[in-house]
Amino acid sequence: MKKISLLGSTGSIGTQTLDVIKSHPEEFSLAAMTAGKNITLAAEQIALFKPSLVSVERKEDAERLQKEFPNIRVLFGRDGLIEAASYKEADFLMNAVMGSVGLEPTLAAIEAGKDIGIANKETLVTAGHIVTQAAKKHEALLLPVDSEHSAIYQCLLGNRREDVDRLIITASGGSFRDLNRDQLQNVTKEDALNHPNWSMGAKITIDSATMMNKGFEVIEAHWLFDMAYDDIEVVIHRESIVHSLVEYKDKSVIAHLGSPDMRVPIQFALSQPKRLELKDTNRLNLWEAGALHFSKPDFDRYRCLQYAYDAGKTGGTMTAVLNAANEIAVAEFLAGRISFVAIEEYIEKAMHRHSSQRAPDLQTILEVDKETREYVASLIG
Ligand SMILES: NC(=O)C1=CN([C@@H]2O[C@H](COP(=O)(O)OP(=O)(O)OC[C@H]3O[C@@H](n4cnc5c(N)ncnc54)[C@H](OP(=O)(O)O)[C@@H]3O)[C@@H](O)[C@H]2O)C=CC1
Ligand SMILES: CC(=O)[C@@H](O)[C@H](O)COP(=O)(O)O
Ligand SMILES: [Mn+2]
Repeated sequence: MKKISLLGSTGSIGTQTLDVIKSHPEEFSLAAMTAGKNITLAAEQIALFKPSLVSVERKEDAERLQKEFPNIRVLFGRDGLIEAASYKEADFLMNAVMGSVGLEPTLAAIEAGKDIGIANKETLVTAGHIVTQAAKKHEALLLPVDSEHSAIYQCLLGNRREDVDRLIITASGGSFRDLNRDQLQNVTKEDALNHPNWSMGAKITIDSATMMNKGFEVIEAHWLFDMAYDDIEVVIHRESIVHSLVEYKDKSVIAHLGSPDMRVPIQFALSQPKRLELKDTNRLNLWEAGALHFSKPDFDRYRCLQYAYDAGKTGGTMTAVLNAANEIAVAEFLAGRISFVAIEEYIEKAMHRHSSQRAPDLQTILEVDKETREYVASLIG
């Protein structure tokens, strides 16, 4: 029985993780969970899954839940996230919180000897060198949950790392893939949130539309699979059926395919190396799919993808700036205060003014993250 601590239980990945736990009660149980502000859903989840530790974002919500569930411990804020991530009753952390707030809990879990399902890509973008070094030191497994990285992980199984030549990450192109840059000027939040293939949280759906999501995935792949940026390629693939590919020295290319359903990589991260039945999902039907399409991304059209490669290759604190600027700009776009095209403008400004510091420690990363957020927020006013 794997006892799981789940950060971000009320989100898209969080609720799908709970679906997986619920459909395999003989394999998984929920030891701890954290939510943000959605206390109604959190209360339903506590009643159903009975974790013994819970944390939420705000103190007043924690007090309310503690009254409703007097037999469990209810914490809040940063300390609550860290305590839930390193909870002694759990042996596996599923980190499905959104944003770089997931970094410190990830490190706490690694230090406490947990294996980790890492959906929270902002952690690896912000401080990939610290997280991967800590995982190596504490012999913690970092298991990808992002569909592309789970695909690559599976394409690597049974092969020798030194035989790998190139990783190829597929991208749907996002909500605006059929629009040119002029047509992006007046797009709305509602349009941006309408992803063609996946149903996900709001922030990642916007990242997908700007292709910052793909840029983050390139950085994530760099850290998870120890690949040089020049050996990680992005290809636009409208159907999101080929989830990613690995090319080997002999030019064999191994791909991972399946209908778009995040429960597949979530469940595999929890169950690997074995595979469990996945109920109520669509079997891939290639007759119905018909043609699969692939094309080269235009880096001028998708500037965030270029910024991510630039930040990754610069290294040091630059990826923390990329992430923090993006988190603020996307939140402001979702709040209706800036336009869609302004997102990339703020990111470019934040990166332009920053001189990257090499091999930063955690404290430096946290300071750069905070300072960048304040800078972008002050520009927006
Ligand atoms: N959704 C997907 O299919 C995929 C997601 N990912 C990655 O997984 C992560 C989660 O994404 P997704 O599930 O879509 O996001 P959602 O926005 O749907 O969920 C985010 C979760 O984090 C919680 N949360 C947000 N901010 C805080 C905070 N400051 N403190 C504590 N909890 C917080 C939310 O709580 P509440 O809602 O209660 O406020 C919610 O439970 C992201 O890093 C994303 O990039 C990666 C691949 C695919
Ligand atoms: C489901 C998943 O892993 C997302 O990160 C997905 O990749 C988003 O799709 P695109 O970024 O390719 O539009
Ligand atoms: Mn992905």
